[in-house]
Amino acid sequence: MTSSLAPGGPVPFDAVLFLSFGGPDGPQDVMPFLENVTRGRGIPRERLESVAEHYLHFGGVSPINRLNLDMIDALRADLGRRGIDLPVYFGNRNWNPMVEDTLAEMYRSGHRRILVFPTSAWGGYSGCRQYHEDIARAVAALAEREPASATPAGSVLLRKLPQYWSHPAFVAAGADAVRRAVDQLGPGEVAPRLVFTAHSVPNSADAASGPAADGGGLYSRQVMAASQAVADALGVADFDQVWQSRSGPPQIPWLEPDICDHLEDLHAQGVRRVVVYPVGFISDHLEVVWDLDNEAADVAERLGMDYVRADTVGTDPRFIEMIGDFVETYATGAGDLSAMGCGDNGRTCRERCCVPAARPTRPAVAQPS
Ligand SMILES: CC1=C(CCC(=O)O)c2cc3nc(cc4[nH]c(cc5[nH]c(cc1n2)c(C)c5CCC(=O)O)c(CCC(=O)O)c4C)C(CCC(=O)O)=C3C
Ligand SMILES: [Fe+2]
Repeated sequence: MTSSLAPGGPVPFDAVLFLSFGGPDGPQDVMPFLENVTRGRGIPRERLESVAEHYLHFGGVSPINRLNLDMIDALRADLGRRGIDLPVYFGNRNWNPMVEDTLAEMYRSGHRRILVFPTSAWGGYSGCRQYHEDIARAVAALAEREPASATPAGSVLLRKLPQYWSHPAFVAAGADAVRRAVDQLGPGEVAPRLVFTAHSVPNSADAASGPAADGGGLYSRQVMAASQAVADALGVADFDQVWQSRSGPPQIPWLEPDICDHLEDLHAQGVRRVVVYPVGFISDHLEVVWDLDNEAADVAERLGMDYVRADTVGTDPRFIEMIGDFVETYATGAGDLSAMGCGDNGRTCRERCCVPAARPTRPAVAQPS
């Protein structure tokens, strides 16, 4: 490398990093994984122990790693069909392969300009800013391991690709998943109630995302807009938005209602047939299979309701093609750098995205008095 790499400039990229949450690969991984996830964020010990049991129920193996590798294989095939010769690497926030290790491996293989695809579609802290933080942490760790990466001549550029919660491919793939679930439920006198779920977050975290002028709530507004778009694609006028997988101490408010409480409410209203679509996730990982296929399904069964959970988008060819389109567009250094979620080396989320709304905005230049 001879020239310095100024973030934000039009540079061609030479590799893709598929960046995800991570999950355990065996019983011995479960507690260390959960400790990495919560990193002292005040999740009660009992909650961690009960979440550990969910993982242990599946032999301590989260499906998330296999599902990510399936998506990566599909993406490689898609890039191959386009004649795009960029290798795709896999790294995670909370478990092996850790993003710090993956980036070091990429660097040693000569990669300096890396497009990062995050497995979250959303804005907000957990969905967007935390992935920027992962990138920043990996770049900092690289500077320790490979000091040349901290010099202008050897510097790396990791560019996070945009959020895709409103992308037509995400919406179309979701609508088809709901159609399949409705078919699986079979014919009935009344159409099933359509219920969308996404991961709950503390109300305070939701309030802190997005521009203060809009009142924050970026994550919950995006989730509701995505659900609305899927419902519109299906021609469904009435649907519900609910949340799942809350944790934290009970006295701290999180986005509600929870899916299980909501099924009770629907039953009380006389609803007997439900299709649940986990719009908040892109693969059928543990939060989906435990909280929806076990807990919520048990509630529905106890209440005598017909219940089908729709597939997440996963390897739907349109969804994989969307990732391929992002790579094709951004690989040359083109692509909209102001798109929400997009940013270099973990640095560029703006107040309109996942920067806390409460943060006071200061004029860039001191005002004359
Ligand atoms: C918005 C959001 C997404 C969607 C965006 C995205 O996809 O990134 C998401 C995804 C996921 N969440 C996952 C698992 C967990 N999330 C936890 C904890 C938390 N999630 C939160 C939010 C989100 N989480 C929050 C505010 C917490 C509280 C504590 C903290 O801020 O850390 C905990 C700790 C125990 C517990 O509290 O339940 C676990 C085990 C898995 C992997 C599943 C598998 O292994 O297959 C995935 C994909
Ligand atoms: Fe952001």
